[in-house]
Amino acid sequence: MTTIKGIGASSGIALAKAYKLEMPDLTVTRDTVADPAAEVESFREHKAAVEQEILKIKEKASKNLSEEEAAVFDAHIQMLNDPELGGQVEAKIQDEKLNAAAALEDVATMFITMFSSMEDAYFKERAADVKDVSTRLKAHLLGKKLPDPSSIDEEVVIIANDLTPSDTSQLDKNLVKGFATNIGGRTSHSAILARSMEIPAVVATNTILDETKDGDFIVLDGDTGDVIINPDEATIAEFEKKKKEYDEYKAELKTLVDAESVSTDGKKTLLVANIGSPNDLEAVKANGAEGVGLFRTEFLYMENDDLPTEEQQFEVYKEVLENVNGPVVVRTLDIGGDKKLPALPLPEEMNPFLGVRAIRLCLQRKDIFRVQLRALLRASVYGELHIMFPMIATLGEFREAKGVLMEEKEKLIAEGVKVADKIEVGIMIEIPAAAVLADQFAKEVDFFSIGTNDLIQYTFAADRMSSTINYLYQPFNPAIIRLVKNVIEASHKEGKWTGMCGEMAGEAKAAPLLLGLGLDEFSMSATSILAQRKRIRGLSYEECKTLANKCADECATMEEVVDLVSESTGL
Ligand SMILES: C=C(OP(=O)(O)O)C(=O)O
Ligand SMILES: [Mg+2]
Repeated sequence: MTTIKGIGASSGIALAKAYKLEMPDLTVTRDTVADPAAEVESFREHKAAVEQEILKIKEKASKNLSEEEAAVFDAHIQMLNDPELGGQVEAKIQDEKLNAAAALEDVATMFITMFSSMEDAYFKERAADVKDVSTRLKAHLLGKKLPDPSSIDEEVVIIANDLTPSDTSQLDKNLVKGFATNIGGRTSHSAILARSMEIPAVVATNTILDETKDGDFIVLDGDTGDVIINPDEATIAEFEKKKKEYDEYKAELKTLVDAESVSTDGKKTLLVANIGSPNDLEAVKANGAEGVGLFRTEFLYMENDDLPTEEQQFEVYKEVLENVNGPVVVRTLDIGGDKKLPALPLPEEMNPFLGVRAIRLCLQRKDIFRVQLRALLRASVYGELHIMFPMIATLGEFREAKGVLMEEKEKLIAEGVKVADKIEVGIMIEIPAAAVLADQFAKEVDFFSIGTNDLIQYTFAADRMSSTINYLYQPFNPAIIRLVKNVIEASHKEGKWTGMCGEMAGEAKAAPLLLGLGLDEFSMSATSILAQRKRIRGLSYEECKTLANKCADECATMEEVVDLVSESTGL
């Protein structure tokens, strides 16, 4: 039994077998073979085995896949048996006496380069097929096993170095009971997705991948960050009990689905949800969200190899607006940092979180920005749409972005398309410059939403993805409390409102502080709403106001704030 400590990233208890999601080293050495005919024969045998492997994956995955998705496997088999590809590999083995793996790598690289340089989307997709198939075949030739999450057919805990947001969104939550990773932080996007999917998760364990073997039994606690490999019976019993208690607590929270988010002395707030796609709407309803405070539209752009069209986006925004009872804040494309787009490779930068990200990219690529704005404006008549720009650092950026929005609005109206009369236009406050200058911004925007995930990262100059400096992720540092206070006060002075859509909005200890500072809207993973509502319903606004001001004005450290909140509220 080995215990490893990481950071709890998504609540809940998981008990299941380990499934390691690890890419093996597929480095190929170039060898001369003595018997090319035998090498060709062996290449053909491996090819036949890989075909069987793909057929097996297809069969297993077909339960969860659409016909179109299942067709990808047929395309892979076709590619595997493509006479041109196979023929050139065999010719290389024969003529150059090259080992099969090296011959395959040469030919596949040539095909991938050729297909990816073609304009036609069809050929670009073929490049991806060649890459997938040749990697599988190369692994086979090298005797290495590839990870294959789609073949998971029993309950598992995924063990990985890191999971990308797209890996995470593909997990089947009926079978994946939890995950634990070597790196990451509470606000890395895979952790945020895990919370929205209600998959217990622990990140930043540093060593879990090395210490675990496939099939080891794992228990993990997504609150404490404890992961135990091959626990003894007493520990398993203890975690089973914890899991039962956790499930009972969740059931109790469900009784608050229709309750108001109001303090004991009548101060009303709005508890709304962060979503990444219409798939999250079920959770929005089930958890009694009073609207959507952040729709991260970038996930829409990550799903495909091509950028989503105006029509595709329009359908998605319409679906969300029609199905949410309350305001919906849609954030325009926030790509860059840890969120990459297959359809839009960005140049490598030294510090991607400080580079061409979010609104910066949209203002450089107005062609892409305009498509999204048109889709949003057309959808605006189907609900209560608010549009929000991410990563605004200067008023100039806001004015330019709003200018493009207004141009598209006028164009649509001239085309005879209906657009809602009133659409609020606001900004994320996630860069300290904007938080400090909130009084000036408040004169021009309709609302603010504080993105603490980035605001904390940029205020402390500490990468939100880093597990080694995560002690600097300090939502309760007085520096952050003061910035939040400044933003809320500035908005209220101009008759505007302030929300918060960073992860801090859902933290237990933040409830009294944010309530006391007068935050109007708390936006968080839908699955955090009911717990936060329960806390707010137990707090007095007047008492929280005194507490929050004391924390902002008198405390010097995060520890002092945390202690003061605990003493005053028991949270
Ligand atoms: C909500 C935020 O945006 P994201 O996590 O998508 O960067 C934030 O920065 O707090
Ligand atoms: Mg952000």
